[in-house]
Amino acid sequence: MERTFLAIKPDGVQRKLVGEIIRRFETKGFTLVGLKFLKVSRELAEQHYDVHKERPFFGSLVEFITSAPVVAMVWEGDGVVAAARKIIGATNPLTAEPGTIRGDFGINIGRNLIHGSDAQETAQREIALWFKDEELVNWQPHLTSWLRE
Ligand SMILES: Nc1ncnc2c1ncn2[C@@H]1O[C@H](COP(=O)(O)OP(=O)(O)OP(=O)(O)O)[C@@H](O)[C@H]1O
Repeated sequence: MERTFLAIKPDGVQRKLVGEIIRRFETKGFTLVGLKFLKVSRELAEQHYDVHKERPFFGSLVEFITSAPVVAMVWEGDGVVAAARKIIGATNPLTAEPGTIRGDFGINIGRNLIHGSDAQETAQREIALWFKDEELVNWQPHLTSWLRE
């Protein structure tokens, strides 16, 4: 079953949007299999954003992501990687479609509320970086047969 890594960034936590954001993935029909609330270390932040290390905003991105707690999550379901990116919306909240998380709640690219893996390979790398195997729960929600054929 496909899995993705999502993290509610410090702005989402500070703005008390954790419940609202989680609700969107739950009601869509995806299954939560991992969840933790943590203050991110500089080492983890730099590893997570390694692909951006040459970009001018890398320093401020690492500062921001380590500045206050985040909610790290793993979600499971058919097509969850691409679907979660759609639910999240475009990187810049100002141009993100209304109805998406960033489109509904943000106005600034450096404060875009949530991270979502951009591909299945990235999801695997990020899940392994943020979670130990034993922190992920394998379970079948009772409503599965009402969600999919
Ligand atoms: N021009 C920029 N100025 C400031 N921050 C930026 C800029 N571009 C990207 N970022 C920050 O870096 C993060 C990673 O950028 P990326 O291009 O991977 O966007 P994304 O895949 O939509 O976001 P994420 O990886 O957080 O889900 C963005 O979410 C944003 O917080």
